Amino acid sequence: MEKSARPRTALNECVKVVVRCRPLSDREKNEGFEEVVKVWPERGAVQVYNPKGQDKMFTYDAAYDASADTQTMYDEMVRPLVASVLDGFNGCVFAYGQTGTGKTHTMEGTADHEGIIPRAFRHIWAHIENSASPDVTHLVSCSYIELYLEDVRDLLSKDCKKLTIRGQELNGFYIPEMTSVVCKSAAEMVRVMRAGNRNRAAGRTDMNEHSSRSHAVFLVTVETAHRKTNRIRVGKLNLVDLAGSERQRKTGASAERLREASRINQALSSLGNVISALAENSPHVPYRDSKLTRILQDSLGGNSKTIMIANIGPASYNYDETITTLRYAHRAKAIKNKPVRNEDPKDAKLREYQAEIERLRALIEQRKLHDRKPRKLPRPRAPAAPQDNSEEETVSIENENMLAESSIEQEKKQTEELEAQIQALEERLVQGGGGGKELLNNLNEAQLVLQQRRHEITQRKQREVEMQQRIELEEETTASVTSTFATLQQEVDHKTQRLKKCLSKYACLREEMVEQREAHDGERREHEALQAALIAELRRRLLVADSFVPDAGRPAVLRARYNEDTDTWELRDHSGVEPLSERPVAGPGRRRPTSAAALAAREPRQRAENVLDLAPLPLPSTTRTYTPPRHNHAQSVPTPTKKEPEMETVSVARKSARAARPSTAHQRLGTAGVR
Ligand SMILES: Nc1ncnc2c1ncn2[C@@H]1O[C@H](COP(=O)(O)OP(=O)(O)OP(=O)(O)O)[C@@H](O)[C@H]1O
Repeated sequence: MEKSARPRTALNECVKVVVRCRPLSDREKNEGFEEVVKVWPERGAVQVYNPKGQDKMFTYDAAYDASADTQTMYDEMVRPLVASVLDGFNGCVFAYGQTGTGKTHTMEGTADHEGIIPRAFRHIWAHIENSASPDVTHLVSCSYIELYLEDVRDLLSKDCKKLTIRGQELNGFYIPEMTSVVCKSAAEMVRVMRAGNRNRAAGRTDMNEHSSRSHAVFLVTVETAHRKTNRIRVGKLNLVDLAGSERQRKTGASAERLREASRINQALSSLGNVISALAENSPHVPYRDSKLTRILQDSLGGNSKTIMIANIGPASYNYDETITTLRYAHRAKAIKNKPVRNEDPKDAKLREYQAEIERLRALIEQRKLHDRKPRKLPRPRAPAAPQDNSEEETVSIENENMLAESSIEQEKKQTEELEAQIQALEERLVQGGGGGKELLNNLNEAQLVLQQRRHEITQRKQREVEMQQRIELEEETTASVTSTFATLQQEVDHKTQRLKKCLSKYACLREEMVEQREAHDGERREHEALQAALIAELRRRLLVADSFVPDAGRPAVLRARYNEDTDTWELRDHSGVEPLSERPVAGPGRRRPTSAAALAAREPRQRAENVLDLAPLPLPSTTRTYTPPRHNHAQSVPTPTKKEPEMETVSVARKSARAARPSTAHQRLGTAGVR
């Protein structure tokens, strides 16, 4: 994720929310679970049967039941978003939901059912092949990262190296060191995705045979340069498969799974807080709370067009989780983003490549010109040279010739290398309309027409859903205004009915409030249990530290400083001064400073001087230490051995020092009110 320039002007656009309900699994069927979810695709609504009370109804931009395939979903919702990315906007599709509800099935798909990610690849390459003008150049690159146990890992690097998120909340976060692979076809992108998937953390839980234990982000960057306008547009597409939220008691979690689950839930709860803050227009949005929310900052409330896919399962035993997911999704509908077309951003790779190609071409031209110039001939021979000298001269001329030949050879080789470099760079760039074959063009045209038709149908369907939702809303609010009554009894009946409706709505809301409170209490209990476990672990470590770390090591602990960028504790430099970012320079005519004081000095003048920071020498004492008068107990008390009083003094001194020493970290924690 490269740092991108901030948008100039932007129109608000709400996050689009889609719900997808998977079919009952074989296991759920065998165990006799009922279906409690009914999807109304034509109204974009989801109804959940409540075993304890009133059914619940939620409406979204679109809703898909078990019979809907990913193709329909892609054409109706995702296709317009990917088209915007190809036009230079940022886009994000993320799948959210309880574990085992079909997030990976929706995003990546399986061997038989292609998911959204490979479909997006094919869409991008169909567009590039169809872009008719050879004046258009494209560069497509992709990166793949995962967030596992709060570590951001590069899935495309050999050793899955850990990455650091940089930046500030105000200017956006970015990941500078992640691997970016330039691709030349959809098949190549699929290969890259599979290579990354092999490195992804997955495991088995009671809820899902192949559960993703990490949040994965596949990032596609499409750069498009138009030669005529000399403009470059950069669209970035984030395809996110989140790990599933899960109740720890349901997943049959081992210690390792429990640790993963608590981290997954922590990140998802931060995501929920960000969604709530954005939906309520809160002045502070807690993006900083987790790495997941930092990565998704632009997608939620920033410069991006975003689709949230909420995956749910239909089984009755997942009622609570389904309701929680639907509530989250409902809240996300209120998030407003500010998408802006990214035109000529500073970090466009295409511009860099074009400049490099130009530079290499100029270099080759220069070399060619240089080669055409007449070469310096070997020195003419001396007229009458004695026999023994002429042999020497022949050797030297031969040497010169050999040198000249080798330098020509070397230059030729360098020119060839430059040409190879140009070719390699040009191969990365894809020219529009490069197909050339009539058959392929006809096929592409037919595809284009088909896409156009699909798009029109989708838009019509969306309008219908919106109309239906609006009609239902208006029916409710205007019924009492428009109706006229023949008799008083009719009016009373009508108003009684309305009152009943209002009362049932009120009961529904109360029920919801109770449920929310219960869910909140449950979550709080889980957090408290986790907190208690962490505090117990902390106490154990503090006990070890208090018992085994010598006093001399304690000041080091005080020098520890938390680095927010790397999320680690680091030991501060001994001097207590920040280490210098550059090597110190010497003053004019002086040696480079090496003393500790010069290296740590803040003033440039002091840094240039090689001042030594010497502690003052101890002065000889001018007073005498008080010694108490000696009592002569020689007769009554047996004379103590010489060593005894000394030992006693030492042990008393030790005791008093121990009493004066600040309490142990363990005790400090106890007094800090941690129970
Ligand atoms: N729409 C669907 N149609 C048919 N099968 C589905 C559908 N959605 C999910 N499944 C099946 O349900 C199972 C679980 O799906 P998947 O692994 O995608 O869940 P997940 O939400 O990604 O889980 P986790 O969060 O644990 O990774 C898989 O066997 C998958 O094939």
